[in-house]
This record gives sequence, structure tokens and C-alpha cells, in this order.
Amino acid sequence: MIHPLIQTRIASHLYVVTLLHEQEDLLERCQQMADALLKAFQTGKKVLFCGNGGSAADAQHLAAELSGRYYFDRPPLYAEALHVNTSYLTAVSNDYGYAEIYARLLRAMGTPGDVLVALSTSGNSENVLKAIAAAREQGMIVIGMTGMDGGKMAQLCDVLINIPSKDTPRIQECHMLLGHIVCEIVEQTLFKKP
Ligand SMILES: O=C(CO)[C@@H](O)[C@H](O)[C@H](O)[C@H](O)COP(=O)(O)O
Ligand SMILES: [Zn+2]
Repeated sequence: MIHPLIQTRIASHLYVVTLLHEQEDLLERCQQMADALLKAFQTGKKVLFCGNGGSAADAQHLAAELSGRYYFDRPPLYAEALHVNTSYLTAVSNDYGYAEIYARLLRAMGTPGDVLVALSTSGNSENVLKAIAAAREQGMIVIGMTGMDGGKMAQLCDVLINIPSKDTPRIQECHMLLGHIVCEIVEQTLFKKP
């Protein structure tokens, strides 16, 4: 017997993907995200990602597509997810509070023209909001990837990729879909031989 959730959840995934496919302004903002990453890499800047839980995994996954490889062999790109040093995370959470983990690192690493990609399905995670504020102080460009209404992040990002759903897993799946496409555009534009 096939559990009914299997078909139901696949159907809800397809529904959100169909909405995405038809929402031209959102697809334009996806192109703007690709353009922002391209500009950063073309001018010797870097792209940093942050998020919590599944969005931390997505941050790390997308950073690795860029710093490692996506479809083909080519030089590495400077991209990293901010949560990957557990010694740093445990120390700073313990000493300064969990809300400070990304902001503190951005004050050390961020330079003008770098890009922060901030992933939060609610748009309201405190450490991500503080990261955005710190990125702004450093003169970075901020791309937000959120759910439908964007939460508090809606007003704080240069480019907002707000997936038309309120369901966290479906939002995350679409972040990865669009994030993968952005990585492909970046890789092709920078390295594909005619
Ligand atoms: O992956 C999931 C749920 O699909 C969870 O781990 C989820 O990412 C966590 O609850 C996060 O703390 C949610 O934070 P956010 O997306 O609202 O910023
Ligand atoms: Zn998840």
C-alpha cells in the first residue's frame, strides 16, 4: 500500500513549482540573483550563504556547487556557508548568543561588493536578520530566499526570492530548485567555452 502522503506531497510540490513557473516577476528576481553573483565573482568578490536547519543544509549545498563544481570541471569560485565551523558556532553561541553567530562572522569576513545569500522560510529568524544588518554595514549585497510573504526580510534585501508557499519543506525545495538554476547560469556564463 502506498501511503497517501506520498502523492499528496508530490502534488503540493508540483503546485508550488507551477506557481513559480508562471510568476514572471519572481523569475526576473531569480535572474537578478544570478547577475549579482556573477558581478561578485567577476570583480574578485565572494558569496556567503546562511540559514538554519534545512536552510543551513541548503546554504552549504549551494556554496559547494560554486566552490567545488556544478556540471563541469572549471576553476573554483569563492563561496561558503557561514555555519560550517562548529568550534566557532559553539563558542559564539555560548559566549554571545545564537542570534550573533552569522553577524559576528560577517563583520570579520564581509567586504563591500560581497554577496550574502540569506535563506529563511519564515523570513524571521533572528540570527539571519542580524546577519543581513551586519552585511549591510559591511557594504555587501543581500539576496533573501524566503517563503511567500518574506517575513521581516521582505524589507531588508536587495533582491527577494519569496517562494509562493507557506509550507516550510515546499519552500526549501523551491529554494534548491532556483538555487541550482542560479549556479548553472553562473557556471555557464563564467566558464562555458563557445
Ligand atoms: O528543514 C526544516 C523543515 O523542513 C527545519 O530544519 C527548519 O529549517 C528549521 O525549523 C528552521 O529553524 C526554520 O527556520 P526559518 O526557515 O524560519 O529561518
Ligand atoms: Zn527541511
